[in-house]
Parts: sequence; C-alpha cells; structure tokens
Amino acid sequence: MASLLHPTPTVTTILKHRTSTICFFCPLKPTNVSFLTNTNRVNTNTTKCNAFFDNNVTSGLLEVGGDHIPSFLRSGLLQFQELSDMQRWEFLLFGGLIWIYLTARPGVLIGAIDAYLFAPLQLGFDNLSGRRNLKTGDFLVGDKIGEGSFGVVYSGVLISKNVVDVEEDKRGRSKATRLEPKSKDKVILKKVKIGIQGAEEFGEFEEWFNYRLSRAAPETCADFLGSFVADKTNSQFTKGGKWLVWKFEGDRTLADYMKERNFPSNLESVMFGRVLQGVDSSRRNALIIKQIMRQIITSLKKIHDTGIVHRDIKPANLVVTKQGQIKLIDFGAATDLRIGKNYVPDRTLLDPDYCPPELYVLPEETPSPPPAPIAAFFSPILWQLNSPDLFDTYSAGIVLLQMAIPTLRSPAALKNFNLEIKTCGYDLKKWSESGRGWDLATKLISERGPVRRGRLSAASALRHPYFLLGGDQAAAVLSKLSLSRKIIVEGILYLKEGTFFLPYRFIFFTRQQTQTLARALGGYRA
Ligand SMILES: Nc1ncnc2c1ncn2[C@@H]1O[C@H](COP(=O)(O)OP(=O)(O)OP(=O)(O)O)[C@@H](O)[C@H]1O
Repeated sequence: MASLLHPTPTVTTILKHRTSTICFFCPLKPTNVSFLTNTNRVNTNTTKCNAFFDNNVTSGLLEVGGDHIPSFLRSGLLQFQELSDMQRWEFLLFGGLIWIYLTARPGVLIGAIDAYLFAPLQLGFDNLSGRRNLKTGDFLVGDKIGEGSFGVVYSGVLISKNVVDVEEDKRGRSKATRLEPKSKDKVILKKVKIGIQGAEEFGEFEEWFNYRLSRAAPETCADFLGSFVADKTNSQFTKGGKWLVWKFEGDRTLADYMKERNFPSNLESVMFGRVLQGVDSSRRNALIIKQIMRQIITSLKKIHDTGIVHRDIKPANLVVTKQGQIKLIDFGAATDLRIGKNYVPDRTLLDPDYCPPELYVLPEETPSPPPAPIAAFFSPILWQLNSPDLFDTYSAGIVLLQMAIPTLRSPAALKNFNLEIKTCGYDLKKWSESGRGWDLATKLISERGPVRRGRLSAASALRHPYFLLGGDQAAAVLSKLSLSRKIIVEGILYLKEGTFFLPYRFIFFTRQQTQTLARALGGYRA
C-alpha cells in the first residue's frame, strides 16, 4: 500500500488493487471500486481511475477492489487532508528536515536500525549457524606475522575434516604439515595480550568494530569470522586468552609492496588482472596508484558514512587481496563517533608518521560521550562541527605521497618529511617549492626552446625563491657565529620580519650577513 500525494486537484489517495499497489493516474481498470470521502463511503463501478474526478471527488481516500486501509493510516491521512495548504507545507518541511537530520552522516536512523535490529539478528543467525561458537580446537596456529601493543597476530588454519589431517606428534602437539590447506581455510588469528593494561578493552573494541562493519560495509575490511576464548592451555593457547579470527585475505600488505623497488608496477597485474598494454610506463604507474587510492578513499567514505574513523590508516594496515582489492585491517584504534565507541577525549592512539597535526579526532575539550542513544541523537551536530573523518583523509594523503615519491617510502625519510612539512605549516605546496625545489627543477630540466634559451642560467637560478628562502644559509651563518650572537640571532629569527636592522646596528653584522639572514629567515624558522 502506498500513499500518493495528488497534485491536482488536491487529493490524497491510497490505492490498492488486490495485492499490487497502483497509481491514481495509471490507466487502471478496476471494477467494484469503493472510495471514502471525509464523511462517507461511496461505492461505484468504474473502469478508470480518472472517473473518480467525474464523480466530483476532490478529496478523500480511495479504496480499490474492496481492500481496507488500516484505520490509523486512514485517520492520519484524513487529518492531513483537513490541513490548509500552508499547514501541509509546514508539515512536509518539518518532516523533510527531520529526515535530513536522521539520515545525515553518521546516520542516526540507520545506526538505530543496525543496533536494535540488524545486530541482534546477526547474533541470532550466527548462533544458529554456529559462527559464534568458535573453539580452541577449531584452529591450528601457524607462524607469527605481526605484533602490536595489545595483540600478537598469527597465520593459521581453520580445521576442517576434508582439508587437513590433524596429527599428534610424540609430545601430543597437533600438527597439520602434511596437507596444504585450501586458501579459503587459511585464517589470521590475533591473540589479545594477557596482563597488559588496556589490551582486553582493545580486543573488545576490535571485535565490536569488525562485527559492525561486517554488517554496514563488509567489502571495506577483512572478513571477520568471530572470536573465542581459549578453553585449555597448551603450546599454542593459554586458557582464558581471547582470540579474534579473520579470513586470510592476502599474504602482503601495501607496505610490503611499497618496499619493493619495482613498486607500483609489482601491483599492476594484481590491480588490473593483466599488464596494461599500449600505455607508457609512467602513465601505467600513475594508473596503478590512482586505482589503489580510489579504493582506499572509497572504503574510507563507506566507513565514515557509518560514523567510524579508523585512526590508523597506513600501508601496513591495508591488505592487498589476490583479486586486487585493498582491505582495511586493524580496527583496534578505530572510534565510532555516532555513539562515542572507543572515544576517550584526551587519548590519542596514533602512528606519528601518518597522524595529522591536530593529533585528536575531535577537539580535546570535547567531553566524554553520554549514553549511546543520546550520543547518537547529537552525533550529526558533532560530525558537522568537527568533521572527524578528516583525520583519516590526512593519513590517506601521506600514503598517496609515499606511493608517488619513492624517496619518501623509507621510515626515516617519512620522519624527515614530517619534520619538514611541520616547518612549512603543513603547506605541501610550500614544501614542494621551498624544500624540494620542484619549481626550480622544472626550470632547469627543460628543452632549450627555439632561441636556445628556455632554461635558467646559474645566475637566474640563484635568484630563484628556492635559494632565496635558504634555510641552509641561515644554518651556515649561524654555525660560524659566537654563542652570544647565536642567541641574539635565534631570538630575532623568532620575531617577525622587519626587525633585522637590530643585528646590523647592535652586533655589527656586515650588511651582507644581515641580508643573508633576512632572506634565510623564511626557510630557517623552525
Ligand atoms: N585478514 C588478514 N589477511 C591477511 N593478512 C592479515 C590479515 N589481518 C592481518 N594481517 C597481517 O597481520 C599483520 C598484523 O595485523 P594487525 O595490524 O591487525 O595487527 P597488530 O597487532 O595491530 O599490528 P600493528 O599494531 O603492528 O599494526 C598485518 O600487517 C598483515 O600483514
């Protein structure tokens, strides 16, 4: 049954013809039609919808085929019809605004539906299907592949009778070395550390985020299989220890690919299924990077739509699947700002190399979240005011830069870059111009042009802003000064431009030294 607002004349109609919903304007040919005005029901036999207008029905509810409209809906619609045009517009406007608010990011309405309907349904379904009844004996733990502050990550296999023959060695330990497991049975197991402060809470959060995303945006992250608590102690398990389990999504992360010299070409056939033909290599590289970036940003958009900010976006947390999908992993630092999950105002969980300058996902003065329903109700306002999602997009920007600039791929180079970009006030354009001399390089490396010019001479190159903003010169001059002069100069460098006459007057720099320092100031100030 559907309600349709009738444009002219002003009639609100509900039409139902047996089982199918129909439109007032369609060339319906019902028989045995009854329609209900505000006051009475009129039965008629007609062959066309439009015939109702001929019967002077300009307002009322229409029932076709003898079906009855539920009384609450009928009374609601009748009340709506009794409103003046102005009141109807007001009603619609108010309803529209409420709808916009409830559906605006991070989605109060869909979040409530998820929490009160989908989550319990998932729990019930998983319990019935046995998905939530994972046990210690279901897994064989293999090699350790990573370790964070709160967990240790292992590869492993889900024991399935058809796939792996489990044998016991002389000491009674399980062994599964004789049969290769099928890739679909490979899993990743994360053991939550025991006795480390915050580890247990971290495990709970990571589990919660994985379940939430498995409902809201499953394609963005690794397939979460569930968790279990070890029920015995042996060489692999400690009784009472919590384990989280994911499907094995791929044996390398973006960080692993980026470490190789031939990145990004090493991802070409993974991303595109084949080697791109007829495209020159630099363009091919650009296409691969663009594809990776598109996937990262698309996944971020999806998780942000649910109110989740990952807070640890970096190449090591992006698994590349065999099908060329980039999947987000490691949601231990994530926060759901729809309900304030894993949000502690003054706590920042971050990798300093990928973290934005603001350090916090919300301003530090943001209070601790209230109970979930209240937090959820106010979350669109919080989101609009603070745009917490931009925390992740900064990290994604760093990933893009590392992919595009090979010299930024090593951890040391990235640290250096972070210092430089801080000095440039996080102005990447300034960084590329002053620090890297990009503009100068483009003017030095170019064709001569028709009159054998078109490239900078050494003299003009020295006048280029790259050299004028010479932090190197400031450092060189400073290194030759006595300590007392150094302190004064440091102090002056700290002040704004226009105070340079001071060293000239009082500490007898040569004019040239003063000018050099003045020029250097822009580049030196740390
Ligand atoms: N679903 C998966 N499929 C394949 N590999 C995975 C999967 N999940 C994790 N890994 C691998 O395990 C490594 C560690 O995982 P994860 O980052 O979640 O653990 P962690 O303990 O938080 O480590 P860290 O804090 O160092 O990031 C990843 O870098 C990746 O190589």
